[in-house]
Amino acid sequence: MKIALLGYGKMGKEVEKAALKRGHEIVLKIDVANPGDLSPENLSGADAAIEFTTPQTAPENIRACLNAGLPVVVGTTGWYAHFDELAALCRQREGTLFHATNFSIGVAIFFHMNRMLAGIMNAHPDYEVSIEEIHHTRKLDAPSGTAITAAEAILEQILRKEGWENAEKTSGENKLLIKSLREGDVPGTHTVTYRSGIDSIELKHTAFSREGFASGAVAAAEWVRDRKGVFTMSDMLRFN
Ligand SMILES: NC(=O)C1=CN([C@@H]2O[C@H](COP(=O)(O)OP(=O)(O)OC[C@H]3O[C@@H](n4cnc5c(N)ncnc54)[C@H](OP(=O)(O)O)[C@@H]3O)[C@@H](O)[C@H]2O)C=CC1
Ligand SMILES: O=C(O)C1=N[C@H](C(=O)O)C[C@H](O)C1
Repeated sequence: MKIALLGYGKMGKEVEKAALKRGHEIVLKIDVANPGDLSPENLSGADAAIEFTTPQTAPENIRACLNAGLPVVVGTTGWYAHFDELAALCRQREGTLFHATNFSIGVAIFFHMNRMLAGIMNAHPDYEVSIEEIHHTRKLDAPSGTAITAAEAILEQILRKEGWENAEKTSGENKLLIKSLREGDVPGTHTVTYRSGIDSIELKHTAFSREGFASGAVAAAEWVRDRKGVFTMSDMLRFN
């Protein structure tokens, strides 16, 4: 496949490695130095774009791909306030948008188990639920996109909680608290904890590197090739 890389930072470089390993070709790289190269003409040379930039940049990049008729796989976090608008554009253009706050297969399994566990814990109000995420110090957004996705699934299941909040800025006890820590070069660690007065239950995912995020994004680009619509990891992996 011919792949356009939108963003050539930590993830863009890791995706390049994973794509070359799978026999793909990188035909376009867009970064802060050359945003003007994101033209319909240049995009027409690719089969799919993989987007890892910043929350501010992602919506415009997604729009450019959809308007050019190019399937786009988006890993950037923090842009989801624009999701409804861009999903509508995708459908209107009969295009392809694959989005995930985390592309690793391990996190997809973690999300699946998180939803199941939350379904069980709704009936156990003695347990207080919370989320902790740890990432490298260069991460721009907090909480992480992964933590927010996990929180949204918990909130759908645990009816005693209404909305999530940053642990440092909490205003109410019915909120699901998310604690964000920034340490060294941690690739991404997420823990969901249920704690009562007598014990605790933890569900934890620890990424050892960025390799799983990159290989998952390349797998998504391969998967969307002949598909039209708006997709995420659960569409590709289909756990029972
Ligand atoms: N879904 C997933 O599995 C994962 C998602 N992420 C998310 O992906 C995003 C990127 O992460 P990461 O690669 O670590 O971050 P980096 O900061 O390393 O990379 C972001 C890149 O985007 C570039 N950029 C900034 N502005 C523009 C612009 N206007 N046009 C084009 N490129 C631009 C930056 O350039 P410059 O460096 O010159 O400023 C940089 O190269 C984050 O939102 C992160 O949360 C990260 C890992 C996994
Ligand atoms: O910025 C990162 O590095 C990561 N961002 C994603 C997130 O916000 O959840 C995914 C992963 O945890 C790494």
